[in-house]
Amino acid sequence: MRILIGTNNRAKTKAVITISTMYYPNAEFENKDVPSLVSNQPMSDEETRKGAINRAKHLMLENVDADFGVGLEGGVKEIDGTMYVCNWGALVTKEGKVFSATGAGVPLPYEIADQLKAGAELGPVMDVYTNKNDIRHSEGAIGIFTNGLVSRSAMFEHIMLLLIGQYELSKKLLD
Ligand SMILES: O=P(O)(O)OP(=O)(O)OP(=O)(O)OC[C@H]1O[C@@H](n2cnc3c(O)ncnc32)[C@H](O)[C@@H]1O
Ligand SMILES: [Mg+2]
Repeated sequence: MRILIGTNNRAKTKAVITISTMYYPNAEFENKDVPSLVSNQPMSDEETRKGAINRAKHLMLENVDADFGVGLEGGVKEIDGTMYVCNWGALVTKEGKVFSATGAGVPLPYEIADQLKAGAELGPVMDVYTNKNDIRHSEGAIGIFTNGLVSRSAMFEHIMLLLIGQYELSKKLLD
């Protein structure tokens, strides 16, 4: 099993490797920095989902000797005046099948939402807010606003389960 990962982000990579090796113990992984073709800070479910799918598709365009490619994308969306982080994942197989899944979201404080609406990116805004570096590679905003209960990688692990589950079901249905 050979799996491509469409990012160099450590929280995302950890999630892909942790869940994939549970099901495919001998899996080999390769990270590739692929374009999401959406804004650096996606502002809706639609845009965030598209970023995840674009990343995964791009991986499989360039490399056909992998079983599948995974794209994970973080964004935000506003519902009834509250801004939530939103998260999406996509798995594209070597045959070109596309699976997608959405993950957990939590509300962001208004002071952070206002900065994003003014054009800032969540990653750097969170670093200033927490006075830490590169939060997006570790606990992420979701970890900070859940008091450490759900880290960014744990959230993406759940998305990976949703993706691999759909992928395995599709293989079973073909048998
Ligand atoms: O290298 P890539 O894969 O692009 O990883 P990223 O951390 O930039 O992640 P995304 O592009 O998927 O996320 C879009 C933006 O939102 C930020 N972001 C999303 N979720 C976050 C989180 O939980 N904590 C901190 N920043 C987050 C992220 O840093 C970007 O500025
Ligand atoms: Mg990014």
